[in-house]
Amino acid sequence: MAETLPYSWLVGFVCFVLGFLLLQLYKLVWRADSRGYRLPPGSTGWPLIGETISFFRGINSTDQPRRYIQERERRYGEIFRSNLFGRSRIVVSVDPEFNKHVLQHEGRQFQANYPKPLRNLIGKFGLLSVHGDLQKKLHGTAVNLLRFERLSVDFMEDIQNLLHITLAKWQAKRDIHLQEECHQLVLNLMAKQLLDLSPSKETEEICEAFGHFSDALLSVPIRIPGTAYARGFKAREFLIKKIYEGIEDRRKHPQAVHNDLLTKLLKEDSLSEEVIADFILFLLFAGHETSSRSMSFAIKFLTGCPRALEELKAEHDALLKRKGNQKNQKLNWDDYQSMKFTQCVINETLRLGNFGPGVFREAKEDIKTKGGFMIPRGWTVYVFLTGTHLDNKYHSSALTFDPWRWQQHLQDQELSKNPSFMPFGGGARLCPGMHLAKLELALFLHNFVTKFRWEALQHDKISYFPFPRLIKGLPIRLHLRERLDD
Ligand code: HEM
Repeated sequence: MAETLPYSWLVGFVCFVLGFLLLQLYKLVWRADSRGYRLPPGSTGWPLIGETISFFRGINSTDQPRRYIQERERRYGEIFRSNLFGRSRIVVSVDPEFNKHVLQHEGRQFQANYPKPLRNLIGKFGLLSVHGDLQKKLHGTAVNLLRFERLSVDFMEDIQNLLHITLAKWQAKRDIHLQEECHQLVLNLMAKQLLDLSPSKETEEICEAFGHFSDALLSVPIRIPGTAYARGFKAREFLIKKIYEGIEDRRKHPQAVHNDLLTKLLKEDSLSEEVIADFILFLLFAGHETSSRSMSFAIKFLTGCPRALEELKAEHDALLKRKGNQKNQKLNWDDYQSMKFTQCVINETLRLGNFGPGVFREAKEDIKTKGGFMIPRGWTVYVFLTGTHLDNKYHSSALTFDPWRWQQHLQDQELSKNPSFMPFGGGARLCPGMHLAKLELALFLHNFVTKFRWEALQHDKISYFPFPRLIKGLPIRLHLRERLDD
């Protein structure tokens, strides 16, 4: 022991010196990177991992998801420098006006810049991988396919048919994990809308592959056999193959009627099959997890706020009564537009749920910010939408579910001008699926609250890590409402 002590001291000392030198070197490189600019204030955290762990630990805290932001905001302000997600040259912004500016200047001062592992999976033509003219063209195609007026014709019927079938299955099961069930429901919806696939063995296989694909997007990006990331690439190959089969089938049998987005895309002669395949896969990805989470979160929030649930039920019961109170009565576009309180519930669910937590941009030129700081060209700006949506400064009692706060601001145009509420992003990449997502959620809520009463089987909590989810998956027991006043 007496002999080993000096040796272990020596090893400890060498490690300490090496660690210290590495830290200094890292700081030097980091500073040199700034090219002498007056950078926004902030801190680098640990070498390599930077502040990533503090960031995730912060947003994972159920009662204080803004903790990481709050601490930095107090020290540095709403725009600060950090070292996150393996990026040492990153600025985080929770400043609503600056966020709006960043989003509105896409393609000019800024450009989408998502992590490479994600871009590899969504493919080189996945919308978040493309820039410039191709992005404009594909974005325009998506907007056109999913625009407001088209939804009433192309989507309402399918969504309601699938909801009626699915809710009948839930009724038979009685005890369900709502998050998982909504996941499956939206996958079936997307399979129908994109590829005209009805629930079947093939759809199940597609759904399973898509599950692996989504998991890979959230996994550690190490591509060796057996890892979630590697499984994601296999799933991608399978899904792309299925889309190609769909394309071939439509080309071989042009007389067959398919009311889906793939058929509509094939009519746009200027898009190659490779682009179409990545485009469809990206829509599946972008429209799935976000929409399905919004459904289970809405039910979670309503369960915890009986007054809001009563008001929502009253709106939908009245609607059903106006329509003659028939079972599985289909709603039309006017019915949808008449759901005023439902729109408040949807906005509040989007604000608290943060299904698109933030967006990545790269500065294409040096950008001046408040206080005379400079974000150098090539740096990443992380527009952290969650940080603004949960900020008491912009939304009083921000962690409380309060749908009534939206009653004054229902007009969409007024909402779209509000930079402290941007659940669908903004500017040239404003989510083209926003109207579809809201329609799906409204129709889901209508069917769910008019058909069921329910009780939570366990207390559940929200985690925003790595993406918003309910930790226990929202286990509930369903009871059929025999009559509307039930
Ligand atoms: C609650 C539901 C949804 C939320 C919160 C949401 C959120 C977002 C956000 C924040 C962006 C901007 C990304 C950026 O600027 O970098 C985006 C983009 C996009 N979303 Fe959604 N989304 C939802 C549903 C959908 C649906 C249902 C679809 C389509 C089926 C869809 C398709 C897209 C596409 C294609 C883009 C890329 C646009 C581009 O880069 O040009 N989204 N979404």
